[in-house]
Amino acid sequence: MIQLTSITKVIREPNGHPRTLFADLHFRLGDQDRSVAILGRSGSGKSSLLRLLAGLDTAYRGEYLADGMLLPRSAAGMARHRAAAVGIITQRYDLLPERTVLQNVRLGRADKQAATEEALRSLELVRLRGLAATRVRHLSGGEAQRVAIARALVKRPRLVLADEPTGALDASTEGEVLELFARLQDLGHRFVIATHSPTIAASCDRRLLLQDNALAELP
Ligand SMILES: Nc1ncnc2c1ncn2[C@@H]1O[C@H](COP(=O)(O)OP(=O)(O)OP(=O)(O)O)[C@@H](O)[C@H]1O
Repeated sequence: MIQLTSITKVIREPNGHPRTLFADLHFRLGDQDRSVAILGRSGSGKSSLLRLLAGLDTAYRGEYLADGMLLPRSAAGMARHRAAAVGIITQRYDLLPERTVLQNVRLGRADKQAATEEALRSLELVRLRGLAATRVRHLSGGEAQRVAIARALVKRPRLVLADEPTGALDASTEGEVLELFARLQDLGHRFVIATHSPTIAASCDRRLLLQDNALAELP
């Protein structure tokens, strides 16, 4: 389904020195892979890899293929790919606390009626429809996380990228998020999850370790 081939990425450290983040990195997510965990120590580049998969970063060497087609490197081309196929759950959720749950989920959509219907359907999936009119600042951490998931799902993306999705949650809320992810996988969404959580890693079909600038498959 998606494939990164021979990716090399060099970043500049704050002191101006170049640092190789990825060197000849390969990644493949097949149609049969429901969920893949990306593990690795802090600073190894997990979030950077998700940004690259999301098309938010195009400053790398190598190839990114989706369904066998080479993706365009332009910002507009990657934005189209993202809009058609990718949902992103960011590490800090990036919700607007003074807006309602519904407003956060349908954010930025021009057609109000259709956008509202899609957002409500998405909230239904994460079982938060009842809180649609609630301001986000009144939510618990677990509820806010589900709003972030609903927003990522609003365009029914095949690929969902989740960056440390349960980092701020207690163990039982983490369990609820995992159940939700499993349900969403049954509906056809595929997940790539950057995580430090052994529980999440164990729940995934595959585990990849980001180490020494590349990915290695773990047993
Ligand atoms: N475009 C960039 N320019 C400069 N530095 C960058 C850039 N992108 C990432 N970095 C640096 O690359 C390193 C990897 O960051 P990243 O957030 O991807 O790691 P991570 O594995 O997700 O870490 P954590 O587990 O703590 O979230 C960090 O040192 C970060 O500051």
